[in-house]
Amino acid sequence: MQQRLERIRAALGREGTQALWVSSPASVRYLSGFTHPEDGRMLITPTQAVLYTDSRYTVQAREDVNEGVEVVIAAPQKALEDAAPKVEGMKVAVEGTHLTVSALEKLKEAWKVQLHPSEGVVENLRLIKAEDEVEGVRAAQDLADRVFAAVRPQIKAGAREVDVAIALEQGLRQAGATSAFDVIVASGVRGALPHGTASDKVIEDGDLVTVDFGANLNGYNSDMTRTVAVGQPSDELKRIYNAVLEAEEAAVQAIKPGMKAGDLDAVARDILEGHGLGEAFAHSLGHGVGLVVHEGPRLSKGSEDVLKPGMVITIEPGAYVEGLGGVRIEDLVLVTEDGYEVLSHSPKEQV
Ligand SMILES: CSCC[C@H](N)C(=O)N[C@@H](C)C(=O)N[C@@H](C)C(=O)O
Repeated sequence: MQQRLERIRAALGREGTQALWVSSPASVRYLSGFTHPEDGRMLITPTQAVLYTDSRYTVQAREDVNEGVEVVIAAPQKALEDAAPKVEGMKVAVEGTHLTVSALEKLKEAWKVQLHPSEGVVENLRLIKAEDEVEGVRAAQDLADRVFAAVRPQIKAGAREVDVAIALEQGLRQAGATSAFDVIVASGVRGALPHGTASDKVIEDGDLVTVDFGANLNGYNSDMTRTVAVGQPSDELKRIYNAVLEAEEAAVQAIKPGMKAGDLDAVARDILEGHGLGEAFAHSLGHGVGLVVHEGPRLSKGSEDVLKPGMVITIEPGAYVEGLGGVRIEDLVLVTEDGYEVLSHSPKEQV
């Protein structure tokens, strides 16, 4: 953990700043260990790392924080006043993509220092997961796999999409996790909605049902999609399903450290284009997963991000046809020194 702080200080030095005000919850958690980071802020200077939170968390914060992090219990305005002398004369980086306009105004008012909107200082460190972080994601995914296996028999004609979502959410809660995001259950024509959160639509015979969900366990997330056939889908739906499966498996098998994420996206995109489904693949191939469900690297068309060992990514091509339905198949994958390890183990349908 001390190493994380040292690496942040080195990154700040490279951009010519001396301190960082951390306001994004994932980064507060990453740098401090605090388990309620939405109610915390951090200040990192060359000699101090301070977690500010309020009196609701006096006990929790002291229990949670990593070695080398000092806890100061103070309401938000008092926290800024406490930090003012600590940053005097410094150029202070703030998280440009997270700090709200009003929070920035309050900092300016309280500190009278030069503020620098910085991008990705902490996010860049979070790209490569430490071993304990990989284990965190793996545990979340193992749990999600077990919950999916238990709920799979309920995905049948006559059930409502929302019943499937509730069963998944309940399974996650009972196993000590929460839902990483609103569960997506999109059946029949609703399958054409890439993010069709579960509705009260009744699943019908012949539907393909896209189920996309994740567990959040101890702060770390999983993310997986399976498309399930109920009864006998039409030949066209089967054709689309098999094209997406082919693209997904080819992209997973192509994962290598050192490759550009854009080239991996092209593996899946080329296959789907070959099946006449290029336009139907309406999003990117995938993304990094960790303390946040969508984090770097970006696996999108033309992405220059380079895959490195320790990255946890999703591979999730899809095809969506308005008025007909859709398919997405998603695995969670660890990039390793010599290739990859698939972390999601739920079986895929053969249709
Ligand atoms: C709201 S979290 C949804 C998680 C889901 N598994 C997911 O990642 N869906 C993708 C289609 C997605 O949203 N991809 C993003 C990165 C994109 O293509 O911009």
